[in-house]
Amino acid sequence: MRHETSQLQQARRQWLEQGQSMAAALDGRLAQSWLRSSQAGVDPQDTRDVPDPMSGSRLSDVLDSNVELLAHAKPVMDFLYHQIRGSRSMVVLADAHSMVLHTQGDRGFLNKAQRVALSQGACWKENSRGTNAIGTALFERMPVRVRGGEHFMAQNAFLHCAAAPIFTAQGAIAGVIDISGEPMASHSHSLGMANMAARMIENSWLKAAYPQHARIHLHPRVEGLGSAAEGILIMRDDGCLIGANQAAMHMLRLSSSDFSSTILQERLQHRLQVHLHNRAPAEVAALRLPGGQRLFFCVHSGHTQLFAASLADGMETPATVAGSSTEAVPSPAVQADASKPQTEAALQPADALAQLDTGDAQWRAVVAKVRRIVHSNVPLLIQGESGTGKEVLARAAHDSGPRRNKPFVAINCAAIPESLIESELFGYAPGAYTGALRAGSLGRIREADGGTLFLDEIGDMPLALQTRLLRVLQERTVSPLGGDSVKVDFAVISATHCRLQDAVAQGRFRADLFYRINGFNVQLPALRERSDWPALWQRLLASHQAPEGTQLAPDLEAAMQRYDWPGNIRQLANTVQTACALLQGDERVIDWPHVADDMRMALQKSESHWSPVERRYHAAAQAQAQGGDEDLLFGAAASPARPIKQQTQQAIAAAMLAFNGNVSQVARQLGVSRQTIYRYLRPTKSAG
Ligand SMILES: Nc1ncnc2c1ncn2[C@@H]1O[C@H](COP(=O)(O)OP(=O)(O)OP(=O)(O)O)[C@@H](O)[C@H]1O
Repeated sequence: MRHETSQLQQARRQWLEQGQSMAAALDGRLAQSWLRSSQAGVDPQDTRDVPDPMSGSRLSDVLDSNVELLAHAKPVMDFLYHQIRGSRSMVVLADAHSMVLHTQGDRGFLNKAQRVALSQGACWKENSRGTNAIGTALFERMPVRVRGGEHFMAQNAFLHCAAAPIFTAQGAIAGVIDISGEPMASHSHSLGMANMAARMIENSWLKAAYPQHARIHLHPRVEGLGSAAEGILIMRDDGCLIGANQAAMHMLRLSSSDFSSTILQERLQHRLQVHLHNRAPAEVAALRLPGGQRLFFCVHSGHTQLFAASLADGMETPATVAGSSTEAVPSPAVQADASKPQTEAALQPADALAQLDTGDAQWRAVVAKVRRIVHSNVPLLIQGESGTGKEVLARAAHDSGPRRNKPFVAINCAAIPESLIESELFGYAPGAYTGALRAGSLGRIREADGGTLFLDEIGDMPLALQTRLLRVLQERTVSPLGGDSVKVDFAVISATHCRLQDAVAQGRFRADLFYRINGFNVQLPALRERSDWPALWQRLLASHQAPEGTQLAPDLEAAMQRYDWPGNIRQLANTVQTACALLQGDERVIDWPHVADDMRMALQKSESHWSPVERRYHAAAQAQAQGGDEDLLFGAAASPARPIKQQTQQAIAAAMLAFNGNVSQVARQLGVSRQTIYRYLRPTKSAG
């Protein structure tokens, strides 16, 4: 290393003094970059202070236009920084124009880096800062490492950097992620780490950007599915490719001209619809590319109507898929749907699932989706905030399916102490250990035999247990402590309040287990997103035996309708329960005195925390309700059953339409910053 450094220094001296080429001392790509830097007029010996980084509203504008990149990059940067913490290094995210958007690093090193403006708002374009990892990786469109004296400008020679570009779903450059540190901190893995981080950002972004579309995950090895190296393709309803990550582009030799023109089924030479038919989108199958390469893949059908549409086309569902180990499990319910058109009422039997439909469109869609799979063995994953009714839905799915007369066994995966996991879940043979029951114990999993195993809070399951559970799910056998393995048969429903994809990306959740439990997933809306608040309220009143004709005082009702309900239906149910208990004698109106103190404070506080734009919206909506002039910006119909934040969001979206998507104009009209507008336009996080 010292030898290399002195060689480089000597070459640099000869280059400066005698104009000799650097080609012998530098890797070919870097030598080219030096040539470009020199031709661009960058002064290698420049010792002047670098220009101040961009700040204020100009920086805000750049950050605004990279909102999505930042959102998907930040968790990955946290993860990456965690790996290099304390090694006098930093992680840098820059946009497609080499502008630094975000940095994360050791304080001492961040200060040092700031002296050469390796900080937020600074530009590291190759043609102004000479050869450097950020600018050169963006120019080359590939990962680049630039160590010490390989930097064109002498002032940057204290840096050792590795950067990898981040691509959009259509193969354009979105930005770059870089690891920079002192020479001591630099090691051969940093380029690989930066590259992996770029892939993780792309994958997270790609999956979030197309929730409605079918996604095909590919890898030459089955274990590669779910890893940062997997290929991902996005398919439109008509089978056309509309997005891909870099890994998939390399595997299938795709170019940007393939987007919106390539029919994936033809390119892969495989009937993909079969897998969409198959109701088990995460089941792994294999295909062979025309060149002979074998790829393993699984299909996630997204929220697309593809599945229903192709059934309506009358396509056959084969029992097995050529070249794959996947067995299609035709659902009796689905076959009935496909064979004859039915009215909506006929498709909604009065089963336990139907009981849950209280009129909200999002919830109704969830129920309809779940109904499609209750007759198959496809593992269901239910995601949603705490208290949104995940367990209630799981029970209803069980009660509406063929296993309804068998046990429903719920396990809270986060609550079992490590020391009890083994015996609690897997059971033990008679006399397996001192203190064990003489008759032994079946264990929770065997208790579910024939029925449904509900794995609640699966995202919080310890890693050791994940490995054991995966084996049980794969082999469908349980090995009790001190006993022989026993076959078990059960349907699996899992639930979590966190984003399992993130947990997988952060290494907290096994990717293979994720694919195993995520046969079909539904996202439950938060209560604040539901429009059936009054119906739910009535139902809860009835379940708490409130006297006939019990009503809500209008003022309290208005406050409740505007409230955010962070505890969702659980919090609403508790409120109803308390109110019913506090109603006295022949009282028939629930009012503020019937509300617990903490709840009353929360209801009142939520109004005092309205933002200025929410207050403006509320005033405009009230004026509108009283027959006053309708404010142009708040043209969206007022919907008092929704929380104020959502109503404001809706109105801002309407304003965006009115102003042809011009954020600056909307912001000006409302008298708020563009960032405020972006904040309201961002989809509300409903999980985790
Ligand atoms: N549709 C509904 N009608 C009446 N009560 C409901 C409904 N959905 C949920 N609840 C009530 O809300 C509470 C929370 O429901 P549940 O336990 O299913 O939520 P969860 O999402 O599983 O919560 P957590 O994530 O905290 O486990 C329960 O008391 C349940 O009875």
